[in-house]
Amino acid sequence: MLLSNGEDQTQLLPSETETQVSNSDSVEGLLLVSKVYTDVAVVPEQQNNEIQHLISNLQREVEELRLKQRVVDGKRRQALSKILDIKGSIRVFCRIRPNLSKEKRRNYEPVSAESERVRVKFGGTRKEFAFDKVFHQDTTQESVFVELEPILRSAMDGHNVCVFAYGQTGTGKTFTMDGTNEQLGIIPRAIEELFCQASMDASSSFTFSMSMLEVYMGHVRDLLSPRQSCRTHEPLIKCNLNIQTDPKGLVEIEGLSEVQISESAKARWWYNKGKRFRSTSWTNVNQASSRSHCLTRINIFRRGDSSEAKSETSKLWMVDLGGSERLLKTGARGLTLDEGCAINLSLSALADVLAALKRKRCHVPYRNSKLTQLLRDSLGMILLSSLNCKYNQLLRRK
Ligand SMILES: Nc1ncnc2c1ncn2[C@@H]1O[C@H](COP(=O)(O)OP(=O)(O)OP(=O)(O)O)[C@@H](O)[C@H]1O
Repeated sequence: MLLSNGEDQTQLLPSETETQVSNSDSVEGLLLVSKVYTDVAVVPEQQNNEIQHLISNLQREVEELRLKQRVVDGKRRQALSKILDIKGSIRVFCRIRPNLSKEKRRNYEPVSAESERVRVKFGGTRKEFAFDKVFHQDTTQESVFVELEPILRSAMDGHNVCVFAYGQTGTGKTFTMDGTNEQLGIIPRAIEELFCQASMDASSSFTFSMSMLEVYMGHVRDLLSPRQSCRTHEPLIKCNLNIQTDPKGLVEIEGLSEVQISESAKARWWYNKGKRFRSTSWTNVNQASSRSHCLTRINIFRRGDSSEAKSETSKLWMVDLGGSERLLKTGARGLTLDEGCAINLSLSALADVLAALKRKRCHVPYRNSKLTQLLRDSLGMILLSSLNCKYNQLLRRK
């Protein structure tokens, strides 16, 4: 439709708009209308050329800015890698759980806690432990998560990353990793953050997929499997997935469900579905004690925006480990006792692997447990462990 001037244009307006322009503001109204109905075809040729020129200038500027952003992104990645190298590929944090009102006895209460060390008293002696950072009793879930953000960025930059919570039963591992509806933990926050960072990154495009599994009594169970009956009453063999390592050392789990996640709400839906099938039961120490190690994996597929850019895949593992247990104290019997023993065994295998990695040993005993086999290609790069205070064997003693 071609329109030449404002006066004619008012006849073509919808009736509601006509009413608006017929009042005392009609002159302003007409100006507005003429803008709305202007067709580019009536722009004189000279102006048209100017506009085309402006557009191509802007396109050039956008291209230049993209190039600059790519350079800045490259530098940022290098800087982040350096920072993580300096800080160490394995970082250990301690989170001190507040005493719960229902608890009668105060075990291993910290005598004092500073920003990087904790002194605890037990068995008549005082012991001191050092960490990369200590989160005090009143630390919020958000503050814990903020410490992890560079690690997530590193996962998005193409590194395999593993974050896990380790500690005695009842010390708040599930609270830290999963949280509650009011106080979201690391996993739901990380899911949100990944999508947020992906939407802000103009130089790459990202897609994500998700898997969830548990290591229960030495068997690997798919928590997102459509066969939701993968529970204790099912023969375990059905839920015992095989772990394969390819010649490059990359780990793959045969038959594990992997769901595409296009938005954070969908990811949260799958996560909530998966965690419902995790094995938990009552013990003397924790009413809803995890009886397995629960692993959430997000595969990150990244593609740069230049034509020669290769696509990269990385993994972010978020692991809520089963609690190390003093079997007498938990009052475990029968199956619960067997579960506790299996958890303790695999945790000690994990401690061996971490010790070997930390000391840069040439032999790392990954094969000693399913847990360490699963995390084999993600432990070497960055491992961050969130601990909950009470004594435990991963602490570095001073
Ligand atoms: N920082 C915290 N603030 C408030 N409550 C907490 C905190 N950490 C843990 N809790 C509470 O302590 C109890 C035990 O925590 P949780 O179940 O997370 O322990 P866990 O280490 O995962 O135990 P398990 O190894 O037996 O599964 C829960 O009721 C939880 O809500």
